[in-house]
Amino acid sequence: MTLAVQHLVGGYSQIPVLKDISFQVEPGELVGLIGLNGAGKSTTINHIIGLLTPMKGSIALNGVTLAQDPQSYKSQIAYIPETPILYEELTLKEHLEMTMLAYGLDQEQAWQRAHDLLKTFRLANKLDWFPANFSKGMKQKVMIVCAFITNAKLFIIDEPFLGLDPLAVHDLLALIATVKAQGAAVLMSTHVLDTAEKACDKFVLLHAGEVQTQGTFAEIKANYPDAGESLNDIYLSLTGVTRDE
Ligand SMILES: Nc1ncnc2c1ncn2[C@@H]1O[C@H](COP(=O)(O)OP(=O)(O)OP(=O)(O)O)[C@@H](O)[C@H]1O
Repeated sequence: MTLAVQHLVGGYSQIPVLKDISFQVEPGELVGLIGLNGAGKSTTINHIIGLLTPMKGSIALNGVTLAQDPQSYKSQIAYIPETPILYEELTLKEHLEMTMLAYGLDQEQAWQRAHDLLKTFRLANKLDWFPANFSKGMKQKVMIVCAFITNAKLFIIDEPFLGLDPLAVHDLLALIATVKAQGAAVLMSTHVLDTAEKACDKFVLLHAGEVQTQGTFAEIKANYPDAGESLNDIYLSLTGVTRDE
């Protein structure tokens, strides 16, 4: 699955927050979407998942836009929001059943996957629990399990690292590696740059609604030879240059 964002201008109520954004996520790639608070990461994600409509430019999955085939477009995406969105009146089991129905999954296969994932994320004995009984991290894990039981070809993960314990971060990265090996594309927004530097194949650095730079870590480092050794250093150096804009 290739996600292609081309010359995207977008935002809210005709305010163009994003100004001519272009990047691709190829099959088997994990791309890190990096940027300061307000840079436009969530706005970009909201356009990709179809909550916002491009004012100009296009977003396509293997060449097909949301407008061309909404059902196929949406069924190929699994989205894990930064703030878990759960239904207070549904149990964990019912959330999984709802996901299986929404994505038209084979129940037997999906439950097999679900049981493995529930065990990994230590939720196996909580199938009858309601969201009110879960901690923030546990709610995030429910969203992760729901996303990874699907056959999505594009995973969009909004800031996964801040609410998860180190074991869960490790397990999530292993899951991402598995879906990448199966040809899925993964776009992840994060502020945790040391983890991103190790995990991501490529980076898109957003600043004030524009792509400041993009590429592999080696490419970005080569473009900014004096900016530092780590992604964190380079990022701080780049944002320092533009701090007053
Ligand atoms: N619902 C909204 N209506 C109008 N403007 C918005 C809305 N949500 C965000 N914005 C504006 O869009 C710009 C980009 O915000 P966005 O949420 O995409 O940033 P972000 O990079 O995800 O930041 P953060 O790291 O804080 O999550 C900001 O200037 C913000 O004020």
